[in-house]
Amino acid sequence: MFLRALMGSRRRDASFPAPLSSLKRQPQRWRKFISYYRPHLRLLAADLCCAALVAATAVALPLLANFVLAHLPTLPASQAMPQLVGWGSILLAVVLVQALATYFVDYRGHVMGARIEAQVRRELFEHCQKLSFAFYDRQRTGQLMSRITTDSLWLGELFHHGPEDATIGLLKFVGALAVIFALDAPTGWAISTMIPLAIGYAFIFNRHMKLAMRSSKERIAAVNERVEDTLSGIRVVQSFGTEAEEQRRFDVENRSFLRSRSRGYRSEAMLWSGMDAFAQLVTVTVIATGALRVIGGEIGVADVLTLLLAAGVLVDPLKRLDNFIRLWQEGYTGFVRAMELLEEQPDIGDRPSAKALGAIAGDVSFEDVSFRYGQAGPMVLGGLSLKIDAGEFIALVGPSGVGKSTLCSLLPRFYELSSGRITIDGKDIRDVTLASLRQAIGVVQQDVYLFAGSVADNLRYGRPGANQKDLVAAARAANAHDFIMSLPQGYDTEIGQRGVRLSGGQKQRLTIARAFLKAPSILIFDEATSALDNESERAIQQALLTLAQGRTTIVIAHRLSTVRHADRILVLTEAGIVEEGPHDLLMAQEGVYASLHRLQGRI
Ligand SMILES: Nc1ncnc2c1ncn2[C@@H]1O[C@H](COP(=O)(O)OP(=O)(O)OP(=O)(O)O)[C@@H](O)[C@H]1O
Repeated sequence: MFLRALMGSRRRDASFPAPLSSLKRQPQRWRKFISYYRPHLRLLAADLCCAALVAATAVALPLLANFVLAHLPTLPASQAMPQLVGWGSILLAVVLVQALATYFVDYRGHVMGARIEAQVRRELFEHCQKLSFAFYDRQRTGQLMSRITTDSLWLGELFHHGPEDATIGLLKFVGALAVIFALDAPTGWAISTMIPLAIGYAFIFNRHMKLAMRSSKERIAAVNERVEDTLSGIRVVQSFGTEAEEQRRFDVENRSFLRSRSRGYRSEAMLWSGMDAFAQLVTVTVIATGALRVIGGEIGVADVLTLLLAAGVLVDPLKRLDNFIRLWQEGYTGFVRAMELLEEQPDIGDRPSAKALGAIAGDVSFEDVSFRYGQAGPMVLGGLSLKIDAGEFIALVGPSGVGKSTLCSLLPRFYELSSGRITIDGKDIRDVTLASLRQAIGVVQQDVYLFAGSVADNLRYGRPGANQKDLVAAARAANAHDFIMSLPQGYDTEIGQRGVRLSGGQKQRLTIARAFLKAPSILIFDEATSALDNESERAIQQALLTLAQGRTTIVIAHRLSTVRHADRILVLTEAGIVEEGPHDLLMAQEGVYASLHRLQGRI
C-alpha cells in the first residue's frame, strides 16, 4: 500500500552501521568533535583560562599557607599582626579570584556546551529529514528519537567539562605534585610510586564503564522504541486487549536496561571506591612520611601541614576521576551514536548537475522501470513502461500487492529505481533537484497524516504563506469548509495528534484541501481503502475531480466507482499492465477489470 511506503514498513534490519566501518571512522570523528568548538573559540579560550586560574589558585593556596605558617610565627607579635592582616587579605583575594573563575567556568562554560549540544541535535534532526524512505523502512522511530534526544543530553556536559575538567585536573595534579616535590622530595617520591597503580586501576574500570554505557544507551533506545510503538498504536492495543502482552514486552526491555545500568553502576562504584581509597592512602602516606621527616628534623610541622594541603589538591582530580570518566563515557558514546546517524548517507539526493524542474506541462513517462525494495528483496515492478499525457486522469487498479503504490512512490523519488528511467516533460527525474520535483507533485495518501495543531496549521502545510482567504478557497474546493466551520473554533480548532478528533472522511478532505493549496502540476491520489459513508465518499470524489482539473492525475483506486471518470484505467497485475482504456471499453473487453468490477458487485 502507498501508506506503507509513506509511513514506513515494519520490516527492519539490524542497527547501523557495521562495527568495522565504525572503527575506521574514529579519526574522522575526533576531527568532527574538535570542529564543533570552532564557532566558540573565544568562549573556549576564556573557559580554559578560567579553568587554569581555578587550578593555579588551588595550588597557590597551600604555598601561601606554608609561607604564613612557617614565616609569621618567627616574627615578634607587633610585626606578625599587620603581616597576618596583609597575608590574610592576599589569601582572601586568591579565594575570590578562584570563586569568580569557577563561576565563569560553571556558567559560560556550560552555556558553550549547551550551544554545541543544541547544534548537534539540530544537525541530527536536519539530517534525519534528508534520509530516504528506504532508511526509515529499516529503522525504528523510537531508536532514532533516542539518538536525537536522550543521547545528546550528555553531549553538552562532555563538550563543556571535557576540556575544562581535563585542564583543571591536570594542572592541579602537576602543580600540587611540584609543590610537594619542592617542599620534600622523599614524600613526593612516596606518592609518585602509587600513581601508576591508580591510573592502571582507573584504566581497567574505564573500559568496563565504556561497555556498560554503550549497552545501556542501546537498551534505553529499545525501551523508547517500545514506548513509542505501544503508545502510537494504543487504540489497537486497547481494542485487542493486548495491554498485558505489551506490558510483558516492555518489562523485558526495561529489565534489560536495568541490568545494563546496574553493571554500569558496579563499575562506577568500583572506580569511585578505588579512587577514594587511593586519595586516603595518599593522605596517610603524607602523614606517615611527614611525621618521620619531622622526627628526623628535616622539615617542620608547618611543612607537613602544607604537604597535607597540597596532597588534598593533588588527590582532588583523582577523586573526581570517576565523574570525569563517567561524563566522558556517557558523552562520547552519545557522540558516537549521533555521528553514526550523521554518517548515514542519504541514498537519494541531488546530482551535482541537477537543475530545478521549473514550470511543467505534466507529461509523465515510465520507461522500462524495474524496482525492488532493498538489494535482496523480490522484484516488485519488472520492466514497466507507461506514458501519461499532461492533464490526463489515470486510474490504477489491480489486485493488492502488485505494486500500484510502489509505482507512485517512484515518481517523487521516495525510492530510487533499480533500473529504467522516469521522465517528466522529457526530463529524467534524477536530473532535476529533489525539492523542485516534489514541489511539482502533490500526494494525497490513503492513511492521512495530519500534524498536531489547528486545522489552519495543517492546511498551511500545503503552502506556508497562505492567507485565510486561500485557506477557505481550498477548503471549499475540497468540500471541507462546511465541516470545518461546524468545529468549535472553525479553522483554529486543534485536531489532536494525527487528527484524532476528526473522522476518516474529514481527514481525507483536509489533505485534499492541503493539496489544493500546494497546487501541484501532478497529483497522486491514493484512495482510502476503508469504507466511507456514501455522503463522505461523494464529497471526496467531487473534491478529487475538482482538484484533478488541469493536472496530470494518477489515482490508485480501491473503489471502482472512482475510476468511471478516468480518461484511462490501467489494470496492473504481476504480469505488468494487462489492460488499459476507459471504463466502457474495459467492461466490454470482459477481462480482469470487468471481473474485478463484478467482484465489487457494482454491475
Ligand atoms: N517499504 C517496503 N519494503 C519492502 N517491501 C515492500 C514495501 N512496501 C511494499 N512492499 C512490497 O511490495 C509489493 C507491492 O506493494 P504495494 O504497496 O506497491 O502494492 P499495492 O498494489 O499498492 O497494494 P494495495 O492495493 O494493497 O495497496 C508488496 O509485495 C509489498 O509487500
